[in-house]
Amino acid sequence: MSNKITFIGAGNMASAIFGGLISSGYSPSLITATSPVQAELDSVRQRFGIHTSSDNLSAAADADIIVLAVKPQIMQQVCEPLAAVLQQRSERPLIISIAAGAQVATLDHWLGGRHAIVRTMPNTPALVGAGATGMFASAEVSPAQRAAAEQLLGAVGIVEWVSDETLINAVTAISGSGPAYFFLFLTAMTDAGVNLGLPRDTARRLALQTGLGAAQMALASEHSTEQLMRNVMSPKGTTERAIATFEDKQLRQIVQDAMDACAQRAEEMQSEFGC
Ligand SMILES: NC(=O)C1=CN([C@@H]2O[C@H](COP(=O)(O)OP(=O)(O)OC[C@H]3O[C@@H](n4cnc5c(N)ncnc54)[C@H](OP(=O)(O)O)[C@@H]3O)[C@@H](O)[C@H]2O)C=CC1
Ligand SMILES: O=C(O)[C@@H]1CCC=N1
Repeated sequence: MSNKITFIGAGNMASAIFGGLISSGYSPSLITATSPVQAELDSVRQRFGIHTSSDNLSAAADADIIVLAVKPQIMQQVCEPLAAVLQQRSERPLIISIAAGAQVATLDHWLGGRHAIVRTMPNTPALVGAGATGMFASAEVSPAQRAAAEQLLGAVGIVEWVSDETLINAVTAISGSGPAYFFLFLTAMTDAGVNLGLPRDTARRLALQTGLGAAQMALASEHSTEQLMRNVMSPKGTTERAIATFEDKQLRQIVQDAMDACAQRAEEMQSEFGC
């Protein structure tokens, strides 16, 4: 892929994607990121060697792909000025949104209409090539544009298409926000290990490697994660006691409640920010 890609917004998620893209071999000279904050532009230029600009309109003028990577609450004020630039172009760029709670029809309206838009929900492990992205394509997206979007996000992790746009909120609840759940769990495991007497560094390394190992093992296995859990639980052994504690305290219901709250928030954001 040798598309010129402009990221509108150069924050956490955008830099995770273009950082991962560059690590996968994509040329930094094909990437531009914009931000109103000069310090942020200096930082990403130094770290990644990409082009930077504080002018969204000129950065969007000749891009093949425009990635909308600003917060949902400012999406409207960022998109509306872009409409004039995009409407003038003979060849329309592919628009990729990564914003939570921003619907394709609303983005299209703000951008002046009739755009090919892929709405995605990536996650920050994209930075290390281990991202997970859910994607939905609007009717205007051509097969070639669909392939280009898949190639872009596929360079930084796995990609799963959903056929119904509302499912993007479910993707947000599982993988968009999901890294934070695992970071919480890893922090809690590390703290508990320290409380049991381990040095913090040792507890951290053991917790992280265990998380990595469990995920890698599950990906390589033909068994369900439920079965893999049972395989660790020797009868009357230590794991059985730990899992019984999680089950007594309703961990599964806690996870369901948290993910329901996450998806609900994504829906609320659609009306709160007019998205
Ligand atoms: N963080 C995550 O894990 C994930 C985030 N997302 C989505 O990604 C989007 C960005 O989130 P995130 O990266 O966390 O947020 P950040 O605040 O880190 O990034 C947004 C960036 O946009 C910049 N910005 C503000 N105004 C403009 C403007 N007018 N033109 C160009 N850039 C502008 C901000 O600058 P300033 O610092 O001055 O505000 C900031 O650098 C959101 O829509 C979010 O829903 C999706 C999946 C996961
Ligand atoms: O918390 C958020 O709103 C964003 C979207 C998914 C992850 N971070």
